[in-house]
Amino acid sequence: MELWEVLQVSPIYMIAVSYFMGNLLFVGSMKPVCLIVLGMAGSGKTSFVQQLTSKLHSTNKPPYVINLDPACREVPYPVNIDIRDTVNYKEVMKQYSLGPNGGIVTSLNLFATKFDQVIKLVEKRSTNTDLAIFDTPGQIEVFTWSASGTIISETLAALFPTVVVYVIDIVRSVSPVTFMSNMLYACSILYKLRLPFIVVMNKIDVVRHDYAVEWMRDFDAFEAALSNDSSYNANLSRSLSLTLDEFYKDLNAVGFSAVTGEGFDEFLAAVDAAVVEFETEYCPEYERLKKLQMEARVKHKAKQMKKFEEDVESEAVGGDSINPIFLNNSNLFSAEDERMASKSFHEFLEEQRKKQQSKSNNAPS
Ligand SMILES: Nc1nc2c(ncn2[C@@H]2O[C@H](COP(=O)(O)OP(=O)(O)OP(=O)(O)O)[C@@H](O)[C@H]2O)c(=O)[nH]1
Repeated sequence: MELWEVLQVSPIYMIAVSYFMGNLLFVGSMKPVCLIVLGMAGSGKTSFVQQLTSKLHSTNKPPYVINLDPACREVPYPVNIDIRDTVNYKEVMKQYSLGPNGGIVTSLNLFATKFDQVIKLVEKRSTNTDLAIFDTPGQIEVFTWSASGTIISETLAALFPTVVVYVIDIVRSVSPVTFMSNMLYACSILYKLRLPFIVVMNKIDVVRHDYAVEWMRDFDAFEAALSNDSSYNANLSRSLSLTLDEFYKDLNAVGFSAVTGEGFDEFLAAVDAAVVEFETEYCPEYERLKKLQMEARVKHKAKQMKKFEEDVESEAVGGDSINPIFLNNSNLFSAEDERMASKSFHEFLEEQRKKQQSKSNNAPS
């Protein structure tokens, strides 16, 4: 490992980065790191979380574990928060007349409405937990493409250093075409969630992951693996491999065995690097987007204020258009009218005075 790489994962680097970012991110890095564990059904997510949890317990750094899979039968590790305690998946299916996938999505949506409580509990554990691990449903799209998945991942990322852990079954990926499908999925999740990303190549106790690392680093090796295949899928995989070159370059991939625990240290090192990436790349981007949003909000407010003022002004102008009516009406009584009115009033008084006088003259003495 080169000095730069060692520095990158060291706490000193984190302090320096935080210092330069000037927004006390180091304080943020004292918070537990949230790992969102995703992967296709059967890739070994639950076994991975189980192995990780038991290793962390044995190193006296117990993680805070959250199960987000409402449909799993049992959770084979000590879990701190279990979605099944809050939402009854079968009842949800019955009440809303849903199938299994709809039931999982709805259960997750219902749980997302209570996610602030989960956040509070994770925050409470900040002082004695380094990692908060979120195990997700096997139907990966339920989390990655649902509103609740977005809410959960964005809320976590706004409050804690958050890393996506994508578990792939390395035994089932030995075919270059299957490997490519898996990588495309990984790529789509990365661009959807836009968070630091670690690919865990699981089950290395059965098949070593070296072949996959070579395919990612060397296009010729991937092409050689496809040399005997001239099908449409193979040709497509070939060109996609070139396209994914940029994606592979920055990809953090580690081999792991959820059965033996091999790869544990490499995985923790990858998490440290991902946290640095979170703080140096995600946070400034998040701050930039937040600033843009604030600016847009202020602009919108100013626009509304201006519109309001214009409305008030036009009403005032409208008022003027009423006032002149009164003014005009008052103009109806011109000086001549007033003179006439005053003259007739004087004439009236004179008449009355004369009448009074003649009455008093005719009166018997
Ligand atoms: N040999 C070997 N088998 C593994 C490993 N990890 C998981 N398995 C096996 O793979 C199968 C699926 O593992 P799970 O942990 O249930 O996979 P999952 O991704 O949680 O599956 P879903 O809950 O359906 O999403 C189980 O039979 C595990 O025993 C591993 O590292 N090595």
